[in-house]
Amino acid sequence: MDALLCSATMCISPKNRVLFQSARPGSLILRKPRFPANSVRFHRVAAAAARETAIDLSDPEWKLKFERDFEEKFNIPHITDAFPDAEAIPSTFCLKMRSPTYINNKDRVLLKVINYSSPDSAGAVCIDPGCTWIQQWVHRAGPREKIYFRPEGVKAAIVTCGGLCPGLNDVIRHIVITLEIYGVKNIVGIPFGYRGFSDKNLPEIPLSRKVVQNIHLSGGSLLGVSRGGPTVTEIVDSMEERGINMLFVLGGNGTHAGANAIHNECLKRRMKVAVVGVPKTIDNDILHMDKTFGFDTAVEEAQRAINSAYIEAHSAYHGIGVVKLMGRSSGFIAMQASLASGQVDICLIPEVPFNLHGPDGVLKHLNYLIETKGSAVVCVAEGAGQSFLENTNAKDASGNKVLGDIGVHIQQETKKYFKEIGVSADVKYIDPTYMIRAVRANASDGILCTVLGQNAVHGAFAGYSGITVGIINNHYAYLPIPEVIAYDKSVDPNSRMWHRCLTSTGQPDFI
Ligand SMILES: Nc1ncnc2c1ncn2[C@@H]1O[C@H](COP(=O)(O)OP(=O)(O)OP(=O)(O)O)[C@@H](O)[C@H]1O
Ligand SMILES: O=P(O)(O)OC[C@H]1O[C@](O)(CO)[C@@H](O)[C@@H]1O
Ligand SMILES: [Mg+2]
Repeated sequence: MDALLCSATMCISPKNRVLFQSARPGSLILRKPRFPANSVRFHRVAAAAARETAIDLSDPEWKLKFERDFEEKFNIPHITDAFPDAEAIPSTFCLKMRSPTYINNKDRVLLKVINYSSPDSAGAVCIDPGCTWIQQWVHRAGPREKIYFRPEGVKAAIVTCGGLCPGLNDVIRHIVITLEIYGVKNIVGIPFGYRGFSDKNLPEIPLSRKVVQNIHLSGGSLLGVSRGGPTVTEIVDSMEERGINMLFVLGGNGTHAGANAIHNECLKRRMKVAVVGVPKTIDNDILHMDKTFGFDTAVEEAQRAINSAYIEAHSAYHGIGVVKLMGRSSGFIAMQASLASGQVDICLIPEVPFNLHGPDGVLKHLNYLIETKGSAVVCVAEGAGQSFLENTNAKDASGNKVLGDIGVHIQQETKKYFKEIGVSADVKYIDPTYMIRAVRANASDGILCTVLGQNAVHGAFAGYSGITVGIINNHYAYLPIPEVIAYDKSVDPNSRMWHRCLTSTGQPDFI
């Protein structure tokens, strides 16, 4: 058998020509690559796969080796790696009512919980053709009995970067409250993302339980957010100057890339610092986690926009409602919101190619819906159908591609199409994206933020750095940052969830 280059989720052929992603690695069923070969996206994902362990399936020890390599890759950096003599003291995390129970450093959480019996099982992710059960364990999050920082010597800083997301204030609040319970007095917020490290006009924001008590009652970030900003060297210079030795970084993949670079720079300078991330992405595109905070709230809030589009469309003669939702490269919000609403006839996401025009195109299907139902609702993720739009090559301050407005494009093309075929159509376009991400977290996200914020502080006191915290199969875990940002998590078009969405909308393939 050819030695495929496999990770837990993908394989590439020896010549880097065939890419399977979240499909059936090892089953040797050649699937159409999800991204055009030679596209930037293909190379990014292939490079991520190539960095992972090559498996020689003819080696009788391959399973053991895979599990050992996995354990190594998901090992979380600890202060004693660089400072073997770092002193550990008994934890100062003590609740008033009773002593807390601690997490043992050797506790693990299972990353994959389904034992697929065959590569043909729906959603199967197999490493070999026999779909052998492989154990993939990650580190359990929570308070440790021994800590590596004396609270009186800690200056903790919190920074929120990237776009807004429901729940940012809840996480800030719980980081501050938990730090205080450990006994930390010196806690500051860095204003407006990484920019706050270099802009002399932006003073630190002192934080305490009193300051953060009610901040979760509103959306946004108490500290402000931004994209772009200073270099990693400038950030670490600033941390040294300010005497920051615990940094909590709330942000998406870009922010986490920054956090990991800060962690490495601190190690290089032999600074005894804990850098801990909390993944913030409304798009839910961070790897390995059940979900990220704010996602459920976004899906819930999107219901209001979809329902309005439905009411408008349903009340008009030949009404068509188009709703655009966030999702730069991943269609999770659009998929889940469409599924939850039950009012969407067509859901379009970046992961699934479609044609607007032609016999199998979206517009033809819209005409069918108008003929048969009298109205229709389209829900589109912002990153979908970008190939139909002019590529301006514009980038935002962080280097992210500035996307064209697919919602406006669909609205215009729909109007043109119905005019051309001589059928009247009343097309309404709703873009609720910024309204959705500015709301406060709902109750379930509020709880998720609480647990993530607390665990971030436990991780820092336990001496871990260069880590992030997430919910995995309903348990909380610490993960090394590079593993969660290797590439963006995306909707698997072969997944049960996408198939459920298609069942709900009743839409055909648009290619
Ligand atoms: N590779 C990188 N190395 C260091 N810093 C980075 C890197 N990528 C992005 N950053 C910094 O991280 C911050 C946030 O990045 P970005 O704007 O891409 O948002 P994000 O964290 O991905 O969140 P969102 O999900 O909202 O896009 C910016 O200040 C940016 O300069
Ligand atoms: O307009 P901004 O602030 O750059 O943010 C928009 C982006 O933020 C995201 O929600 C990611 O946080 C993307 O889906 C979206 O493209
Ligand atoms: Mg990003």
